[in-house]
Amino acid sequence: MANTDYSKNELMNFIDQSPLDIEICDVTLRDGEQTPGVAFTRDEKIDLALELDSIGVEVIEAGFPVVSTSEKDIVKEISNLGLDASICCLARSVIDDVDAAIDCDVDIVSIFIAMSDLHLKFKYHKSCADVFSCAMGAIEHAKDHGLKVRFAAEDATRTNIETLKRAFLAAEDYHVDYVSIADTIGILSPATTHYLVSEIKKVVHTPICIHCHNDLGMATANTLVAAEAGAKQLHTTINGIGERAGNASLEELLVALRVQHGIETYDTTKLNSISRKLEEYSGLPTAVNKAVVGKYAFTHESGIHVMAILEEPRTYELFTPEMVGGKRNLVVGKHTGKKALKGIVNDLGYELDNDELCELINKVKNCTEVKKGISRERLEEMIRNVQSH
Ligand SMILES: CC(=O)SCCNC(=O)CCNC(=O)[C@H](O)C(C)(C)COP(=O)(O)OP(=O)(O)OC[C@H]1O[C@@H](n2cnc3c(N)ncnc32)[C@H](O)[C@@H]1OP(=O)(O)O
Ligand SMILES: O=C(O)CCC(=O)C(=O)O
Repeated sequence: MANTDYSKNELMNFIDQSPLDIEICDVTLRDGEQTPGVAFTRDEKIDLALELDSIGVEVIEAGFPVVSTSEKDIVKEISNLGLDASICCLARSVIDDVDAAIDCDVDIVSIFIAMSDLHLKFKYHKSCADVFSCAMGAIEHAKDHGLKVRFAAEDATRTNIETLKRAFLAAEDYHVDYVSIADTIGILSPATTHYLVSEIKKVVHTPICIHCHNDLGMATANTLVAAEAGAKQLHTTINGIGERAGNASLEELLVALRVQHGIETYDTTKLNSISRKLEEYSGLPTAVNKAVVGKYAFTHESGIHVMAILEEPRTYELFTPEMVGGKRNLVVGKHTGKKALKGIVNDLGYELDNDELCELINKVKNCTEVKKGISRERLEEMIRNVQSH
């Protein structure tokens, strides 16, 4: 049966692409919480973890246990909720951090280290060999305690590529379960993401993770391209929150995976409600034009669009509001046309003849010259007004 929830990008049929082998690791509770001013409560973190699990996210990064005692307690509590998702937490390349992860009963510990010249010189004041040996020590310790390990190269995208390959290969000798390419400062483009993941994949046989930041507004696109180049684990945050300009957004990525690759394993109908919760818990309003979950993602005013939508919404909507738990909203304003207005008026339960409709559209156009947008109540008042003439 033809799919009616969304238009699949048929151009993908012309691209030589094997089916994607991916999983999502949502990092809202860790990198998302690093957004300035954001600190989730225990209840909020648990609620978000439950929601992420119900969407079908495979891995939830629950926090960074050494940050505080309560952070550690919450990570441990989330680990023991019995979720389907695997629970992961962050650790520096420090034995105490790994011990904290072990105490939290997580499935996966993400042990990170930066090996770029800038970070070695200005952050650690150490040689690459020194920090690297700290990382391998921490990995060995975690593995000895039965944890799955992600070895994350922070600032990987400004690290010499040969150094990166050597580090990942050495980590592979310790049987790490994932290696992570972190685009910590968001420098990647789709082309360079594809190149970097492909280069790493030529030599490293451990599943690759991609962790993209949004400094150039390309985090979601880069994450998708990384998956197309063979990355397994894709990092996201709800509403794309995270350090500075944020991370790849969960809702954008899940819908892109569906439209571009037909991946329908995630329950996208929950995306709007999780997004609203995130707004409330973080105190960060989402831009009205944010893809998928923005207030205007399914709001239409232009006459030519609305007249077509009234007949078939797919004319101007890539996917249905229902697919992502949203709602369509047809509004009147400066750009309203007669056919659109007639449809909206009828939907409100009114019938106007042609003269009344012409009078109403003139009123709408005049009114929006001075005041942007017309509320539903105001519109109904205007309809009754033209009817009474
Ligand atoms: C790219 C990322 O997102 S990385 C994660 C960023 N997240 C955070 O920073 C979480 C919030 N941070 C915190 O609460 C604190 O910084 C803590 C608890 C992590 C550490 O606190 P403190 O003990 O007070 O250390 P402080 O923050 O002053 O310095 C960090 C230390 O960790 C070291 N460090 C940083 N990253 C790493 C690493 N990957 N591996 C080993 N050591 C590291 C630094 O070099 C510094 O060491 P130094 O004390 O010998 O100079
Ligand atoms: O790659 C990872 O798993 C995490 C690294 C990270 O948070 C970053 O560098 O921004």
